[in-house]
Amino acid sequence: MTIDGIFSTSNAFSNLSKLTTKKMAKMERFCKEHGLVFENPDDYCDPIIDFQDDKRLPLKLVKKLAELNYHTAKPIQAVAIPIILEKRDFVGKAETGSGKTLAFVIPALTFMLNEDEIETKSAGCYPKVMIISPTRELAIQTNEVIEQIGLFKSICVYGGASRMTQYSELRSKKPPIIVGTPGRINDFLETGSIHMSKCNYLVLDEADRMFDMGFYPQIKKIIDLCPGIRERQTLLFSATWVEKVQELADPLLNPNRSLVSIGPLYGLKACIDIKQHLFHCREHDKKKLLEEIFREFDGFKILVFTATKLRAQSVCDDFNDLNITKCDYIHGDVAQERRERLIQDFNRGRSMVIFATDVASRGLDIKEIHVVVNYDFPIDVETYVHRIGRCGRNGAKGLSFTFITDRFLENQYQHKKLLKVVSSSGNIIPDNLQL
Ligand SMILES: Nc1ncnc2c1ncn2[C@@H]1O[C@H](COP(=O)(O)OP(=O)(O)OP(=O)(O)O)[C@@H](O)[C@H]1O
Repeated sequence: MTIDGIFSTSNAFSNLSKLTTKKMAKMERFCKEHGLVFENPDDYCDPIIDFQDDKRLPLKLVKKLAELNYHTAKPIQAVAIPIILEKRDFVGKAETGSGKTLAFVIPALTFMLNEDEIETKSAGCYPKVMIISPTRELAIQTNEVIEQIGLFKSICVYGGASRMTQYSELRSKKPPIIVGTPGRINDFLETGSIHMSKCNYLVLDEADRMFDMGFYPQIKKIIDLCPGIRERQTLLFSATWVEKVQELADPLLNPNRSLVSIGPLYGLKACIDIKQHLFHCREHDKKKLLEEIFREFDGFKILVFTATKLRAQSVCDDFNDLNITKCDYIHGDVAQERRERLIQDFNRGRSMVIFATDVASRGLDIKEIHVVVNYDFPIDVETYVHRIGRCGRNGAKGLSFTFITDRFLENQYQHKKLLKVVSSSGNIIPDNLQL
């Protein structure tokens, strides 16, 4: 569409009336350069480039961002922040490790700083902002980002940790921001420890996962307690997004919602900084292959995904017996305290090899993971994209190795999808895996 064409299609919600021709051209160039796709080009905005030069962001926030070394906006932040600041609902799809967290945290803090006063005198806990994550570790991580910026109180509520401690924190701090996992949030809603009537900023991080059958009813319960669709802002983010999920999401979103993606709106795309390797092998070859990887990448951080909890534990034990490198494992049945300690150790480089189930596949931003291994192929290619996305984050280079057995190849649909994802980011498909 030409610039003139875009102007002629502007609608009541459009930002276009505010954009000069020069700014429109700048936006078109920006989209081209970063592979940004707007479902509706009427949503074009004036992108944020440098945080400190942008008058839309409060000085207090910009200073904090600079202290934390955040100076230039990542492409998804550049467009998500201005659109969200226009009070629009937003769906943002951008590759793993591309900075989606700050894309929803910065506008939340901006709104709160622009408010006259944050009410803390009410009897109960009435958050203004709620961020829902599918896993405990991701919720903790997002809460840490907010705490690091440090402008407002936030509390993280999640299962596996003391309900009493979280409850007393909610009572005493009455935080304006709550980050949490669906189950524990619902627990606190049911007991009246959290009230949603003032929550007009709701984020579903890893939104496609949130619409899985298991999570959907819990999410729906939370949303039903929020102010109505026109009063609240609902923001959805993920690295993977399909049309079917958008159909589930639409009833929860204002009709003027904006959908922006880096890369195709609904297609699957892995981060291009990850070099992906596929190995066609037999089940009993896997240990030998992994041993080779451990020897080759000795001293690097490696994350190995398995299909089940038992397997994470047993393969980890087998490798500890081999004494090549010290390994740990994490899965849903590991005590929460230990899970948190392990992630911390992995982050700090005290642990270098972790076996994990998909409890670690989404959102975790662990420093310097160099290699991801799919010892077992995950349930679908979306999960594959998230798993390998634990490396190659924020511009770093990463490597992934995926073991593929004949059993996976029986599923032609997933096989085809995988080959498309791998080849579209310039990686080579071995002959024995070609369709
Ligand atoms: N503007 C910025 N400048 C510098 N670093 C940034 C900026 N924004 C984010 N980062 C860093 O990029 C890394 C990845 O960000 P983040 O975890 O938000 O990615 P993500 O897109 O949510 O990934 P995933 O899809 O895996 O959840 C983090 O370490 C974060 O600190």
